[in-house]
Amino acid sequence: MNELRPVGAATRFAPVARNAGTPLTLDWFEDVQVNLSAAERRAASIPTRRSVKKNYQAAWLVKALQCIDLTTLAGDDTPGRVHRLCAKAKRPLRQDIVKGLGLAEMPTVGAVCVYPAMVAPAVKALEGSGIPVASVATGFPAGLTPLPQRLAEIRYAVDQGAQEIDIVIHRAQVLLQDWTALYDEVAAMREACGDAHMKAILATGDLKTLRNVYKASMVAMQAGADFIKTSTGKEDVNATLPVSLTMVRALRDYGELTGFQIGFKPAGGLKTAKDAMNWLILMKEELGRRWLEPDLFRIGASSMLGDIERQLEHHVTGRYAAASHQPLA
Ligand SMILES: O=C[C@H](O)COP(=O)(O)O
Repeated sequence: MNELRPVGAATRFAPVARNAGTPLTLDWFEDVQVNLSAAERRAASIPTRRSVKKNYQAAWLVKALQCIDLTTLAGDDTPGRVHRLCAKAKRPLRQDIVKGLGLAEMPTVGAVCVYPAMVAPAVKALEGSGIPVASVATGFPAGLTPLPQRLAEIRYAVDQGAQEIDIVIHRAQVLLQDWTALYDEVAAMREACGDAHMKAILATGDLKTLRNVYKASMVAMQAGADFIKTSTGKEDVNATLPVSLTMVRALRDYGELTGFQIGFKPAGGLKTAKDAMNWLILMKEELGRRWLEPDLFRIGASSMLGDIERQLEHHVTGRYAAASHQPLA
């Protein structure tokens, strides 16, 4: 039985080098085969690994919290809602829970993720906190506006203060296997991002096959994506474990070929502490401890934080109280 051990307080790693990308190299992915049932079997084995010592779970849940891109992407978003979200991003746990867990300080989330028009209020609300603002862009969620407008949207969000840009790819380019067109667009988006980190949303629920998911991952990384992200949260099927497994294996292959460490962001429909644990285990088993830090792993979620807070509260006050005294460092 795989045993989760404490993952510790945020380890201070050297920041990862920005992905410089490569020329489009079809040889790296064109003939790839992805066995759906093997991916499903492997993914199905992940939740069994959650039967872990209770005394380590609090440390893992705090780690998950630190990797959340706390998100609001609704048509009725207002500056007021964004301010409230940012207040939660800065103080995601009640003080008594923080104290009960023995944490030296209040942990914070990985980033706050909003629409471009909400970047300025988010930047203002997060001033001095060190929490970056991520903005979706490029005609999120469908990505079907003309390219000049999509690039202008990236520049607008960066100009407003976004440090991370979550772009969406043009799914038809994957479905038509037009890798050159996909590469050129994503490379142009990367250039428009300037110094902002770029996460490429593949919208895997629209891509039909895991083979397409692998290939699109590879092209996005070759075009310079710093992160690959599963979904917008608006597709019929969003983050799943088989899709995530396929993406992290592409990410590992790209890393072996180029030396660049690329981040991974599952997003869409992830709501529970159990979801968080499943994805943390996937990252640790497939890529190693290094991919449990917010510079290489994020969970995009609008409604997961509440469940993590509830579970941590149980550790402090409820049936897991004894476990909470385990050191987190
Ligand atoms: O990027 C983040 C997703 O849009 C969040 O999706 P969700 O609302 O299902 O958590």
